[in-house]
Amino acid sequence: MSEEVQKFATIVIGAGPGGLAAAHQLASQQDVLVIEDDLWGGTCPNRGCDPKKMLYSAVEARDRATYLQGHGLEGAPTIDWPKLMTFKRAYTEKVPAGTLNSLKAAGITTIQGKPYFISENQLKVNGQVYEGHHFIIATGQTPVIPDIPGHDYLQTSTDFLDLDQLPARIAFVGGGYVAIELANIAANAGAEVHLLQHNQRILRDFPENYTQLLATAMSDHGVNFHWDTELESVSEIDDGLLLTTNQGSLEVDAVFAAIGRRPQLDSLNLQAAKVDVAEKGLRVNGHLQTTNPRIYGIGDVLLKKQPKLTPVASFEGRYVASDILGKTTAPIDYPSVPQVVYASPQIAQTGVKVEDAKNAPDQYLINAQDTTHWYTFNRIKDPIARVTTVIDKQTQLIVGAVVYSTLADELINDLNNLINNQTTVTQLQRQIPAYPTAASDLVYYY
Ligand SMILES: Cc1cc2nc3c(=O)[nH]c(=O)nc-3n(C[C@H](O)[C@H](O)[C@H](O)COP(=O)(O)OP(=O)(O)OC[C@H]3O[C@@H](n4cnc5c(N)ncnc54)[C@H](O)[C@@H]3O)c2cc1C
Ligand SMILES: NC(=O)c1ccc[n+]([C@@H]2O[C@H](COP(=O)([O-])OP(=O)(O)OC[C@H]3O[C@@H](n4cnc5c(N)ncnc54)[C@H](O)[C@@H]3O)[C@@H](O)[C@H]2O)c1
Repeated sequence: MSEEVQKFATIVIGAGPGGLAAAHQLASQQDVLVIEDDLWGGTCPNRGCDPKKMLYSAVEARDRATYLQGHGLEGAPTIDWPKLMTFKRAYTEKVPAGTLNSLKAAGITTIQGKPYFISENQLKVNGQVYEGHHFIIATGQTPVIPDIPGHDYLQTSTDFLDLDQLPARIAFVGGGYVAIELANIAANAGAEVHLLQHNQRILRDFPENYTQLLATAMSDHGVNFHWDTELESVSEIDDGLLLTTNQGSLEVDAVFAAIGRRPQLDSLNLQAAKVDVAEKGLRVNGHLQTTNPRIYGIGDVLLKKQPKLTPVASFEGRYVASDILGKTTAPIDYPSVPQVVYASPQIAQTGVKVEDAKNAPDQYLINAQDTTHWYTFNRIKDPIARVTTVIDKQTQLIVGAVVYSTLADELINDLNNLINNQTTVTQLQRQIPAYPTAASDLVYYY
Protein backbone atom coordinates (compact mmCIF):
# COMPACT_ATOMS: atom_id res chain seq x y z
CA MET A 1 0.00 0.00 0.00
CA SER A 2 1.31 3.43 -0.96
CA GLU A 3 2.31 5.85 1.81
CA GLU A 4 1.76 8.72 -0.58
CA VAL A 5 -1.51 10.59 -0.69
CA GLN A 6 -3.41 9.63 -3.85
CA LYS A 7 -5.16 12.53 -5.58
CA PHE A 8 -8.40 12.60 -7.59
CA ALA A 9 -10.39 15.43 -9.09
CA THR A 10 -13.61 14.00 -7.59
CA ILE A 11 -14.19 11.28 -5.00
CA VAL A 12 -17.68 9.78 -4.92
CA ILE A 13 -18.79 7.93 -1.77
CA GLY A 14 -21.56 5.43 -2.50
CA ALA A 15 -22.20 3.54 -5.75
CA GLY A 16 -25.99 3.71 -5.95
CA PRO A 17 -28.00 5.41 -8.72
CA GLY A 18 -26.94 8.89 -7.53
CA GLY A 19 -23.19 8.28 -7.17
CA LEU A 20 -23.01 6.25 -10.37
CA ALA A 21 -24.77 8.91 -12.47
CA ALA A 22 -22.35 11.55 -11.20
CA ALA A 23 -19.24 9.38 -11.61
CA HIS A 24 -20.00 8.33 -15.19
CA GLN A 25 -20.70 11.91 -16.29
CA LEU A 26 -17.53 13.24 -14.62
CA ALA A 27 -15.28 10.45 -15.88
CA SER A 28 -15.21 11.72 -19.46
CA GLN A 29 -13.24 14.77 -18.25
CA GLN A 30 -11.72 13.91 -14.85
CA ASP A 31 -9.97 11.34 -12.69
CA VAL A 32 -12.74 9.93 -10.55
CA LEU A 33 -12.62 7.58 -7.56
CA VAL A 34 -15.76 5.75 -6.38
CA ILE A 35 -15.81 4.13 -2.93
CA GLU A 36 -18.49 1.59 -2.02
CA ASP A 37 -18.66 -0.35 1.23
CA ASP A 38 -21.32 -2.89 0.26
CA LEU A 39 -23.05 -3.84 -3.02
CA TRP A 40 -22.05 -2.01 -6.21
CA GLY A 41 -25.23 -0.55 -7.68
CA GLY A 42 -26.74 0.47 -4.33
CA THR A 43 -30.24 -0.03 -2.98
CA CYS A 44 -32.39 0.22 -6.11
CA PRO A 45 -31.09 -2.65 -8.26
CA ASN A 46 -29.87 -4.89 -5.39
CA ARG A 47 -32.49 -4.53 -2.65
CA GLY A 48 -35.05 -1.94 -3.73
CA CYS A 49 -37.01 -0.94 -6.82
CA ASP A 50 -35.79 -3.56 -9.29
CA PRO A 51 -36.05 -6.79 -7.26
CA LYS A 52 -39.35 -5.51 -5.81
CA LYS A 53 -40.78 -4.95 -9.27
CA MET A 54 -39.57 -8.37 -10.47
CA LEU A 55 -41.60 -10.01 -7.68
CA TYR A 56 -44.43 -7.61 -8.51
CA SER A 57 -44.40 -8.81 -12.14
CA ALA A 58 -46.00 -12.06 -11.00
CA VAL A 59 -48.56 -10.13 -8.92
CA GLU A 60 -49.42 -7.91 -11.89
CA ALA A 61 -49.91 -10.93 -14.16
CA ARG A 62 -52.01 -12.66 -11.52
CA ASP A 63 -54.15 -9.55 -11.02
CA ARG A 64 -54.76 -9.19 -14.74
CA ALA A 65 -55.83 -12.83 -14.98
CA THR A 66 -58.03 -12.55 -11.87
CA TYR A 67 -59.90 -9.50 -13.18
CA LEU A 68 -60.79 -11.34 -16.39
CA GLN A 69 -62.29 -14.37 -14.61
CA GLY A 70 -65.76 -14.90 -16.04
CA HIS A 71 -64.93 -12.63 -19.01
CA GLY A 72 -63.28 -15.27 -21.15
CA LEU A 73 -60.42 -16.33 -18.92
CA GLU A 74 -60.74 -19.32 -16.61
CA GLY A 75 -58.39 -20.30 -13.79
CA ALA A 76 -56.31 -17.69 -11.97
CA PRO A 77 -52.60 -18.51 -11.69
CA THR A 78 -50.85 -19.05 -8.35
CA ILE A 79 -47.40 -17.80 -7.38
CA ASP A 80 -44.54 -20.27 -6.87
CA TRP A 81 -42.33 -18.29 -4.46
CA PRO A 82 -39.06 -20.24 -4.81
CA LYS A 83 -39.26 -20.03 -8.62
CA LEU A 84 -40.15 -16.34 -8.48
CA MET A 85 -37.12 -15.83 -6.20
CA THR A 86 -34.90 -17.68 -8.69
CA PHE A 87 -36.20 -15.34 -11.41
CA LYS A 88 -35.40 -12.31 -9.24
CA ARG A 89 -31.95 -13.58 -8.28
CA ALA A 90 -31.06 -14.25 -11.93
CA TYR A 91 -31.28 -10.45 -12.24
CA THR A 92 -29.90 -9.22 -8.90
CA GLU A 93 -26.93 -11.59 -8.75
CA LYS A 94 -25.44 -9.94 -11.83
CA VAL A 95 -25.84 -6.36 -10.57
CA PRO A 96 -22.71 -5.79 -8.41
CA ALA A 97 -20.19 -7.25 -10.88
CA GLY A 98 -21.92 -5.61 -13.85
CA THR A 99 -21.86 -2.22 -12.11
CA LEU A 100 -18.19 -2.57 -11.18
CA ASN A 101 -17.26 -3.62 -14.72
CA SER A 102 -18.98 -0.62 -16.25
CA LEU A 103 -17.19 1.73 -13.83
CA LYS A 104 -13.85 0.17 -14.74
CA ALA A 105 -14.68 0.30 -18.45
CA ALA A 106 -15.29 4.05 -18.07
CA GLY A 107 -11.81 4.46 -16.57
CA ILE A 108 -13.12 5.13 -13.06
CA THR A 109 -10.99 3.97 -10.09
CA THR A 110 -12.96 1.90 -7.58
CA ILE A 111 -12.36 0.90 -3.97
CA GLN A 112 -14.36 -1.40 -1.72
CA GLY A 113 -14.17 -0.02 1.81
CA LYS A 114 -15.54 2.29 4.48
CA PRO A 115 -14.03 5.78 4.23
CA TYR A 116 -13.84 8.53 6.84
CA PHE A 117 -12.77 12.13 6.46
CA ILE A 118 -9.55 13.22 8.15
CA SER A 119 -9.64 16.84 6.93
CA GLU A 120 -11.60 19.18 4.65
CA ASN A 121 -10.15 17.59 1.50
CA GLN A 122 -8.82 14.19 2.54
CA LEU A 123 -10.30 10.89 3.61
CA LYS A 124 -8.89 7.55 4.59
CA VAL A 125 -10.04 4.16 3.41
CA ASN A 126 -8.37 0.77 3.97
CA GLY A 127 -5.43 2.62 5.57
CA GLN A 128 -4.71 4.79 2.51
CA VAL A 129 -5.20 8.58 2.35
CA TYR A 130 -6.99 10.05 -0.69
CA GLU A 131 -7.27 13.72 -1.53
CA GLY A 132 -10.08 15.16 -3.63
CA HIS A 133 -10.68 18.52 -5.21
CA HIS A 134 -14.38 17.71 -4.87
CA PHE A 135 -16.34 15.00 -3.02
CA ILE A 136 -19.85 13.70 -3.57
CA ILE A 137 -21.64 12.01 -0.68
CA ALA A 138 -24.19 9.56 -2.11
CA THR A 139 -24.52 7.05 0.71
CA GLY A 140 -28.32 6.63 0.70
CA GLN A 141 -30.43 5.38 3.58
CA THR A 142 -30.93 2.25 5.68
CA PRO A 143 -34.13 0.92 7.32
CA VAL A 144 -35.07 2.18 10.80
CA ILE A 145 -35.57 -0.58 13.38
CA PRO A 146 -37.76 0.48 16.34
CA ASP A 147 -36.02 0.28 19.70
CA ILE A 148 -38.40 -2.19 21.39
CA PRO A 149 -37.82 -5.41 23.34
CA GLY A 150 -37.13 -8.20 20.84
CA HIS A 151 -36.12 -5.83 18.02
CA ASP A 152 -33.55 -8.41 16.83
CA TYR A 153 -36.44 -10.50 15.50
CA LEU A 154 -37.49 -7.68 13.18
CA GLN A 155 -36.39 -8.13 9.58
CA THR A 156 -36.35 -5.47 6.83
CA SER A 157 -37.31 -5.05 3.18
CA THR A 158 -33.83 -6.34 2.26
CA ASP A 159 -34.61 -9.67 3.95
CA PHE A 160 -38.11 -9.88 2.46
CA LEU A 161 -36.82 -9.37 -1.09
CA ASP A 162 -34.48 -12.35 -0.69
CA LEU A 163 -36.62 -14.89 1.20
CA ASP A 164 -35.98 -18.51 0.13
CA GLN A 165 -39.44 -19.51 1.33
CA LEU A 166 -42.47 -17.32 1.95
CA PRO A 167 -43.43 -17.53 5.66
CA ALA A 168 -47.06 -18.58 6.19
CA ARG A 169 -47.93 -15.67 8.55
CA ILE A 170 -46.25 -12.30 8.07
CA ALA A 171 -46.59 -8.91 9.77
CA PHE A 172 -45.37 -5.57 8.42
CA VAL A 173 -44.92 -2.64 10.77
CA GLY A 174 -45.65 0.67 9.02
CA GLY A 175 -47.97 1.87 6.27
CA GLY A 176 -45.64 3.61 3.81
CA TYR A 177 -44.44 2.52 0.40
CA VAL A 178 -42.41 -0.44 1.66
CA ALA A 179 -45.08 -1.96 3.93
CA ILE A 180 -47.88 -1.54 1.36
CA GLU A 181 -45.92 -2.88 -1.63
CA LEU A 182 -44.41 -5.86 0.20
CA ALA A 183 -47.66 -6.72 2.03
CA ASN A 184 -49.40 -6.76 -1.35
CA ILE A 185 -46.78 -9.11 -2.84
CA ALA A 186 -46.88 -11.41 0.20
CA ALA A 187 -50.70 -11.62 0.22
CA ASN A 188 -50.81 -12.34 -3.51
CA ALA A 189 -48.19 -15.05 -3.06
CA GLY A 190 -50.43 -16.79 -0.51
CA ALA A 191 -49.26 -15.64 2.94
CA GLU A 192 -51.53 -14.55 5.77
CA VAL A 193 -50.58 -10.87 6.02
CA HIS A 194 -50.98 -8.35 8.84
CA LEU A 195 -50.15 -4.66 8.53
CA LEU A 196 -49.69 -2.71 11.77
CA GLN A 197 -50.13 1.04 11.31
CA HIS A 198 -49.76 3.33 14.32
CA ASN A 199 -52.47 5.72 13.05
CA GLN A 200 -55.24 5.53 10.42
CA ARG A 201 -53.31 7.02 7.52
CA ILE A 202 -51.30 4.90 5.10
CA LEU A 203 -49.20 6.45 2.29
CA ARG A 204 -49.48 9.93 3.75
CA ASP A 205 -48.11 11.63 0.61
CA PHE A 206 -51.08 10.47 -1.45
CA PRO A 207 -54.73 11.71 -1.34
CA GLU A 208 -56.65 10.01 1.44
CA ASN A 209 -59.68 9.07 -0.68
CA TYR A 210 -57.35 7.05 -2.93
CA THR A 211 -55.37 5.44 -0.09
CA GLN A 212 -58.65 4.39 1.54
CA LEU A 213 -59.74 2.77 -1.72
CA LEU A 214 -56.42 0.90 -1.79
CA ALA A 215 -56.74 -0.25 1.84
CA THR A 216 -60.20 -1.63 1.01
CA ALA A 217 -58.91 -3.39 -2.11
CA MET A 218 -56.00 -4.89 -0.19
CA SER A 219 -58.30 -5.97 2.67
CA ASP A 220 -60.50 -7.71 0.08
CA HIS A 221 -57.37 -9.57 -1.04
CA GLY A 222 -56.62 -10.78 2.46
CA VAL A 223 -54.38 -8.11 4.00
CA ASN A 224 -55.41 -7.58 7.63
CA PHE A 225 -54.99 -3.90 8.55
CA HIS A 226 -54.47 -3.25 12.28
CA TRP A 227 -55.14 0.48 12.68
CA ASP A 228 -53.89 2.63 15.58
CA THR A 229 -51.61 -0.25 16.49
CA GLU A 230 -48.17 0.25 18.05
CA LEU A 231 -45.82 -2.71 18.20
CA GLU A 232 -44.49 -2.93 21.77
CA SER A 233 -42.41 -6.10 21.80
CA VAL A 234 -41.50 -9.25 19.87
CA SER A 235 -40.68 -12.59 21.48
CA GLU A 236 -40.09 -16.13 20.27
CA ILE A 237 -42.72 -18.77 21.02
CA ASP A 238 -42.88 -22.48 20.13
CA ASP A 239 -44.65 -21.83 16.89
CA GLY A 240 -43.20 -18.55 15.59
CA LEU A 241 -43.14 -15.04 17.02
CA LEU A 242 -45.45 -13.32 19.47
CA LEU A 243 -46.09 -9.64 18.70
CA THR A 244 -47.39 -7.60 21.62
CA THR A 245 -49.14 -4.37 20.69
CA ASN A 246 -51.21 -1.68 22.42
CA GLN A 247 -54.26 -3.46 20.94
CA GLY A 248 -53.47 -7.05 22.00
CA SER A 249 -51.22 -9.77 20.66
CA LEU A 250 -50.64 -11.53 17.37
CA GLU A 251 -48.75 -14.70 16.36
CA VAL A 252 -46.78 -14.71 13.11
CA ASP A 253 -43.80 -16.46 11.55
CA ALA A 254 -41.95 -13.32 10.44
CA VAL A 255 -42.18 -9.60 11.11
CA PHE A 256 -40.72 -6.82 8.94
CA ALA A 257 -40.04 -3.25 10.04
CA ALA A 258 -41.08 -0.68 7.41
CA ILE A 259 -41.30 2.50 9.48
CA GLY A 260 -38.98 4.56 7.33
CA ARG A 261 -35.32 4.87 6.46
CA ARG A 262 -32.49 6.99 7.93
CA PRO A 263 -29.45 8.53 6.21
CA GLN A 264 -26.16 6.61 6.27
CA LEU A 265 -23.69 9.25 7.49
CA ASP A 266 -22.49 8.04 10.90
CA SER A 267 -19.15 6.51 9.87
CA LEU A 268 -17.98 9.34 7.58
CA ASN A 269 -16.57 11.57 10.36
CA LEU A 270 -18.08 14.58 8.61
CA GLN A 271 -17.08 17.03 11.35
CA ALA A 272 -13.45 16.59 10.24
CA ALA A 273 -14.54 17.88 6.83
CA LYS A 274 -16.55 20.77 8.33
CA VAL A 275 -19.83 19.37 7.00
CA ASP A 276 -22.95 20.05 9.12
CA VAL A 277 -25.45 17.23 9.34
CA ALA A 278 -29.11 17.43 10.35
CA GLU A 279 -30.74 14.44 12.05
CA LYS A 280 -32.84 13.61 8.99
CA GLY A 281 -30.10 14.00 6.42
CA LEU A 282 -27.42 16.04 4.79
CA ARG A 283 -28.28 19.72 4.48
CA VAL A 284 -27.34 21.22 1.09
CA ASN A 285 -27.83 24.51 -0.77
CA GLY A 286 -29.39 24.99 -4.22
CA HIS A 287 -26.20 23.68 -5.83
CA LEU A 288 -26.33 20.58 -3.60
CA GLN A 289 -23.22 21.76 -1.73
CA THR A 290 -22.86 21.04 1.97
CA THR A 291 -21.41 23.56 4.44
CA ASN A 292 -18.05 22.63 2.88
CA PRO A 293 -18.58 23.89 -0.71
CA ARG A 294 -16.20 21.27 -2.16
CA ILE A 295 -18.36 18.50 -0.72
CA TYR A 296 -21.70 17.84 -2.42
CA GLY A 297 -24.57 15.61 -1.36
CA ILE A 298 -27.02 13.77 -3.65
CA GLY A 299 -29.80 11.19 -3.49
CA ASP A 300 -31.60 9.67 -0.54
CA VAL A 301 -29.01 10.86 1.98
CA LEU A 302 -30.24 14.46 1.61
CA LEU A 303 -32.63 16.36 3.80
CA LYS A 304 -35.01 17.51 1.06
CA LYS A 305 -38.63 17.94 0.12
CA GLN A 306 -38.35 16.03 -3.18
CA PRO A 307 -39.33 12.35 -2.96
CA LYS A 308 -36.44 9.97 -2.25
CA LEU A 309 -36.53 7.98 -5.46
CA THR A 310 -34.03 6.53 -7.95
CA PRO A 311 -34.63 8.94 -10.85
CA VAL A 312 -34.36 11.88 -8.43
CA ALA A 313 -30.98 10.58 -7.16
CA SER A 314 -29.62 10.17 -10.70
CA PHE A 315 -30.99 13.60 -11.75
CA GLU A 316 -29.10 15.10 -8.81
CA GLY A 317 -25.98 13.12 -9.74
CA ARG A 318 -26.03 14.49 -13.28
CA TYR A 319 -26.67 18.02 -11.98
CA VAL A 320 -23.71 17.90 -9.57
CA ALA A 321 -21.41 16.57 -12.30
CA SER A 322 -22.44 19.53 -14.51
CA ASP A 323 -21.88 21.94 -11.62
CA ILE A 324 -18.41 20.54 -10.91
CA LEU A 325 -17.48 20.62 -14.60
CA GLY A 326 -18.65 24.24 -14.85
CA LYS A 327 -21.31 23.34 -17.39
CA THR A 328 -24.02 24.94 -15.29
CA THR A 329 -24.04 27.86 -12.89
CA ALA A 330 -27.76 27.80 -12.05
CA PRO A 331 -29.14 26.10 -8.93
CA ILE A 332 -30.81 22.73 -9.43
CA ASP A 333 -34.28 22.99 -10.95
CA TYR A 334 -36.37 19.85 -10.41
CA PRO A 335 -39.07 18.95 -12.91
CA SER A 336 -42.34 17.43 -11.73
CA VAL A 337 -41.52 13.98 -10.22
CA PRO A 338 -43.92 11.03 -10.54
CA GLN A 339 -44.38 8.81 -7.48
CA VAL A 340 -45.89 5.33 -7.82
CA VAL A 341 -47.03 2.79 -5.25
CA TYR A 342 -46.84 -0.62 -6.90
CA ALA A 343 -49.77 -2.39 -5.24
CA SER A 344 -52.99 -3.98 -6.52
CA PRO A 345 -53.89 -1.58 -8.02
CA GLN A 346 -51.26 1.15 -8.21
CA ILE A 347 -51.58 4.72 -6.97
CA ALA A 348 -49.48 7.31 -8.77
CA GLN A 349 -49.20 11.07 -8.57
CA THR A 350 -47.19 13.94 -9.97
CA GLY A 351 -47.10 17.73 -9.97
CA VAL A 352 -49.32 19.99 -7.87
CA LYS A 353 -50.90 17.95 -5.08
CA VAL A 354 -54.69 17.76 -4.89
CA GLU A 355 -54.52 18.90 -1.25
CA ASP A 356 -52.63 22.06 -2.30
CA ALA A 357 -55.02 22.66 -5.19
CA LYS A 358 -58.00 22.45 -2.81
CA ASN A 359 -56.43 25.25 -0.76
CA ALA A 360 -56.11 27.52 -3.81
CA PRO A 361 -59.52 27.32 -5.56
CA ASP A 362 -58.98 30.60 -7.43
CA GLN A 363 -55.87 29.16 -9.11
CA TYR A 364 -56.77 25.53 -9.72
CA LEU A 365 -59.62 23.40 -11.00
CA ILE A 366 -59.75 19.78 -9.79
CA ASN A 367 -61.05 17.38 -12.43
CA ALA A 368 -61.84 14.09 -10.59
CA GLN A 369 -63.08 11.37 -12.96
CA ASP A 370 -64.27 7.84 -12.33
CA THR A 371 -62.74 6.14 -15.37
CA THR A 372 -63.68 2.55 -14.45
CA HIS A 373 -66.06 2.24 -17.41
CA TRP A 374 -63.84 3.96 -19.95
CA TYR A 375 -62.80 1.57 -22.71
CA THR A 376 -59.11 1.48 -21.63
CA PHE A 377 -59.91 0.26 -18.12
CA ASN A 378 -63.01 -1.77 -18.94
CA ARG A 379 -61.08 -3.81 -21.54
CA ILE A 380 -58.89 -5.24 -18.77
CA LYS A 381 -61.70 -5.22 -16.17
CA ASP A 382 -59.77 -2.95 -13.85
CA PRO A 383 -62.08 -3.15 -10.79
CA ILE A 384 -61.89 0.57 -9.94
CA ALA A 385 -60.10 3.24 -11.97
CA ARG A 386 -59.93 6.94 -11.08
CA VAL A 387 -57.97 9.81 -12.56
CA THR A 388 -57.80 13.25 -10.97
CA THR A 389 -56.07 16.10 -12.75
CA VAL A 390 -55.28 19.55 -11.41
CA ILE A 391 -55.75 22.24 -14.04
CA ASP A 392 -54.30 25.74 -13.84
CA LYS A 393 -57.34 27.96 -14.44
CA GLN A 394 -55.38 30.70 -16.18
CA THR A 395 -53.31 28.61 -18.61
CA GLN A 396 -55.70 25.62 -18.89
CA LEU A 397 -52.64 23.38 -18.53
CA ILE A 398 -52.55 20.15 -16.53
CA VAL A 399 -50.24 20.86 -13.57
CA GLY A 400 -50.93 17.86 -11.34
CA ALA A 401 -52.38 14.34 -11.56
CA VAL A 402 -53.28 11.33 -9.45
CA VAL A 403 -54.13 7.93 -10.91
CA TYR A 404 -55.67 4.91 -9.17
CA SER A 405 -55.55 1.96 -11.56
CA THR A 406 -53.70 -1.16 -12.64
CA LEU A 407 -52.29 1.05 -15.42
CA ALA A 408 -51.21 3.94 -13.20
CA ASP A 409 -47.43 3.57 -13.58
CA GLU A 410 -47.49 4.05 -17.35
CA LEU A 411 -50.30 6.61 -17.43
CA ILE A 412 -48.61 8.84 -14.84
CA ASN A 413 -45.54 9.11 -17.09
CA ASP A 414 -47.74 10.32 -19.96
CA LEU A 415 -49.42 12.87 -17.69
CA ASN A 416 -46.05 13.89 -16.26
CA ASN A 417 -44.78 14.62 -19.78
CA LEU A 418 -47.79 16.87 -20.42
CA ILE A 419 -47.00 18.74 -17.20
CA ASN A 420 -43.25 19.12 -17.77
CA ASN A 421 -43.66 20.05 -21.45
CA GLN A 422 -46.58 22.40 -20.65
CA THR A 423 -48.54 20.76 -23.43
CA THR A 424 -51.83 22.45 -24.28
CA VAL A 425 -54.83 20.40 -25.37
CA THR A 426 -54.47 21.95 -28.86
CA GLN A 427 -50.86 20.74 -29.11
CA LEU A 428 -51.91 17.30 -27.92
CA GLN A 429 -54.62 17.13 -30.56
CA ARG A 430 -51.97 17.67 -33.24
CA GLN A 431 -50.42 14.33 -32.25
CA ILE A 432 -51.66 10.89 -33.27
CA PRO A 433 -51.31 8.34 -30.44
CA ALA A 434 -51.46 4.57 -30.86
CA TYR A 435 -55.06 3.50 -30.28
CA PRO A 436 -56.51 2.06 -28.09
CA THR A 437 -54.03 2.80 -25.32
CA ALA A 438 -54.00 4.79 -22.09
CA ALA A 439 -52.23 7.56 -24.01
CA SER A 440 -55.08 7.87 -26.49
CA ASP A 441 -57.30 9.07 -23.59
CA LEU A 442 -55.01 11.94 -22.60
CA VAL A 443 -57.16 14.67 -24.21
CA TYR A 444 -59.98 13.76 -21.81
CA TYR A 445 -57.95 14.69 -18.72
CA TYR A 446 -57.90 18.45 -19.45
C1 LIG B 1 -37.74 -1.79 -0.84
C2 LIG B 1 -37.49 -0.54 -1.64
C3 LIG B 1 -38.18 -0.33 -2.82
C4 LIG B 1 -37.96 0.84 -3.55
N1 LIG B 1 -38.68 1.01 -4.70
C5 LIG B 1 -38.48 2.11 -5.45
C6 LIG B 1 -39.16 2.28 -6.68
O1 LIG B 1 -39.98 1.45 -7.08
N2 LIG B 1 -38.89 3.38 -7.42
C7 LIG B 1 -37.98 4.32 -7.02
O2 LIG B 1 -37.75 5.29 -7.75
N3 LIG B 1 -37.33 4.19 -5.83
C8 LIG B 1 -37.55 3.11 -5.05
N4 LIG B 1 -36.87 2.95 -3.88
C9 LIG B 1 -35.93 4.02 -3.47
C10 LIG B 1 -34.59 3.90 -4.22
O3 LIG B 1 -34.02 2.63 -3.97
C11 LIG B 1 -33.66 5.00 -3.74
O4 LIG B 1 -34.29 6.26 -3.92
C12 LIG B 1 -32.35 5.01 -4.52
O5 LIG B 1 -31.68 3.78 -4.42
C13 LIG B 1 -31.46 6.14 -3.98
O6 LIG B 1 -30.23 6.15 -4.61
P1 LIG B 1 -28.94 6.70 -3.85
O7 LIG B 1 -27.82 6.59 -4.84
O8 LIG B 1 -29.21 7.99 -3.22
O9 LIG B 1 -28.70 5.68 -2.63
P2 LIG B 1 -28.52 4.10 -2.58
O10 LIG B 1 -29.09 3.42 -3.76
O11 LIG B 1 -29.01 3.69 -1.25
O12 LIG B 1 -26.94 3.91 -2.68
C14 LIG B 1 -26.07 4.32 -1.65
C15 LIG B 1 -24.83 3.47 -1.71
O13 LIG B 1 -23.89 4.00 -0.78
C16 LIG B 1 -23.26 2.92 -0.10
N5 LIG B 1 -22.75 3.42 1.17
C17 LIG B 1 -23.44 3.77 2.28
N6 LIG B 1 -22.61 4.19 3.24
C18 LIG B 1 -21.36 4.12 2.73
C19 LIG B 1 -20.08 4.44 3.24
N7 LIG B 1 -19.92 4.92 4.47
N8 LIG B 1 -19.02 4.25 2.44
C20 LIG B 1 -19.15 3.78 1.17
N9 LIG B 1 -20.36 3.47 0.64
C21 LIG B 1 -21.45 3.65 1.40
C22 LIG B 1 -24.37 1.90 0.06
O14 LIG B 1 -23.84 0.62 0.29
C23 LIG B 1 -25.07 2.02 -1.28
O15 LIG B 1 -24.51 1.15 -2.22
C24 LIG B 1 -37.04 1.80 -3.11
C25 LIG B 1 -36.33 1.60 -1.92
C26 LIG B 1 -36.56 0.44 -1.19
C27 LIG B 1 -35.80 0.23 0.08
N1 LIG C 1 -42.50 2.68 -5.17
C1 LIG C 1 -41.55 3.46 -4.68
O1 LIG C 1 -41.18 4.45 -5.29
C2 LIG C 1 -40.90 3.12 -3.36
C3 LIG C 1 -41.06 1.88 -2.80
C4 LIG C 1 -40.44 1.60 -1.59
C5 LIG C 1 -39.67 2.55 -0.96
N2 LIG C 1 -39.51 3.78 -1.52
C6 LIG C 1 -38.69 4.80 -0.83
O2 LIG C 1 -38.27 4.31 0.42
C7 LIG C 1 -38.69 5.20 1.45
C8 LIG C 1 -38.94 4.43 2.72
O3 LIG C 1 -40.15 3.70 2.65
P1 LIG C 1 -40.88 3.28 3.99
O4 LIG C 1 -42.17 2.64 3.62
O5 LIG C 1 -39.93 2.53 4.87
O6 LIG C 1 -41.09 4.67 4.71
P2 LIG C 1 -42.26 5.75 4.61
O7 LIG C 1 -41.72 6.98 5.20
O8 LIG C 1 -42.85 5.79 3.25
O9 LIG C 1 -43.39 5.16 5.58
C9 LIG C 1 -43.14 4.93 6.93
C10 LIG C 1 -44.41 4.38 7.58
O10 LIG C 1 -44.14 4.01 8.93
C11 LIG C 1 -45.02 4.69 9.81
N3 LIG C 1 -44.23 4.99 11.01
C12 LIG C 1 -43.32 5.97 11.16
N4 LIG C 1 -42.77 5.91 12.37
C13 LIG C 1 -43.32 4.85 13.00
C14 LIG C 1 -43.16 4.25 14.27
N5 LIG C 1 -42.29 4.74 15.15
N6 LIG C 1 -43.89 3.17 14.57
C15 LIG C 1 -44.75 2.66 13.68
N7 LIG C 1 -44.95 3.17 12.45
C16 LIG C 1 -44.24 4.25 12.13
C17 LIG C 1 -45.49 5.92 9.06
O11 LIG C 1 -46.76 6.34 9.50
C18 LIG C 1 -45.55 5.39 7.62
O12 LIG C 1 -46.75 4.72 7.40
C19 LIG C 1 -39.90 5.90 0.85
O13 LIG C 1 -40.22 7.12 1.45
C20 LIG C 1 -39.46 6.07 -0.58
O14 LIG C 1 -38.59 7.19 -0.65
C21 LIG C 1 -40.12 4.08 -2.70
